[in-house]
Amino acid sequence: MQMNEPSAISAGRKVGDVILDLRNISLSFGGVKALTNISFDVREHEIRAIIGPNGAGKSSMLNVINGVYRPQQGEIIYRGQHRKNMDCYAAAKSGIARTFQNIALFKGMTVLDNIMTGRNLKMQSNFLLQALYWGPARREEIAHRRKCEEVIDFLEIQHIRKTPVGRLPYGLQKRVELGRALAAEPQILLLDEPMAGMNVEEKQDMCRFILDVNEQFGTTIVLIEHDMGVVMDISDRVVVLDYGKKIGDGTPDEVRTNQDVIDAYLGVAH
Ligand SMILES: Nc1ncnc2c1ncn2[C@@H]1O[C@H](COP(=O)(O)OP(=O)(O)OP(=O)(O)O)[C@@H](O)[C@H]1O
Repeated sequence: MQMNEPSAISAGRKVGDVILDLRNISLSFGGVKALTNISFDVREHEIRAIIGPNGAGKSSMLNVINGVYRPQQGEIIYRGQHRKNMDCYAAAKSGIARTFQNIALFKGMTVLDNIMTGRNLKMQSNFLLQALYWGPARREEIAHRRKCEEVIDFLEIQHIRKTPVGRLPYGLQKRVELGRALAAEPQILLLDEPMAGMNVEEKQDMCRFILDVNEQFGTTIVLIEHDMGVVMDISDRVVVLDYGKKIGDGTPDEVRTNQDVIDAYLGVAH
């Protein structure tokens, strides 16, 4: 992520080839089938939404993508590599970052320190050098802090950089969580209900930041969101889940007119 220099695609966003391909994914918890034979793909630089009623399997799908859950069946192809499942650490190391439905920040730590935790996997120097804050460790920490300050500028949260996160209103905490994910310079950003619980103004701000991240840095975004207006406005393609099954997949216009999707949202029994 080049915060100060123009990115290679900043002049215009181009959706690329498939970067992530999920094939026939099934996941159960005991007798509960969370996902049944789900297939869909994600193209580089696109904004891909996952929608569906409560309990449809959306969060489970994100957890499969970043290796928190291991599906019993199916295959995941990430950047051309075939896997039965992802591994959490490897996923993070290979450029998949995420935010959570319920904010997962260190409430007593400042905004800057929370965002710094997003750079942990990029730190090279060993524990002893870091503890002594000496030589390469010192130079490294300065470089990481600089990157975090760039994220802070980008998200327009300079005024709260030294504030403990627990003292911030909810909408700003969500923005800090986005900042921590951005600090990892992800290729794919997984956002689990980034606008949940926000007022209209906070939602507009968050929408703008998501679009800016996508446009300026070319970050591929997979997001779960309940606000249909937002989803239809900002997504390139939408996959729709219901009771763990895929019932729709296409552009916002295609999904909007899909009868199965309309029925699922209106609660029509088949
Ligand atoms: N760790 C788990 N253990 C047991 N069951 C689980 C677990 N995680 C998810 N489930 C079940 O899997 C199903 C899908 O849940 P999931 O949270 O993925 O749905 P969702 O679409 O994200 O719902 P929501 O919109 O309410 O967040 C639900 O029946 C849920 O109870």
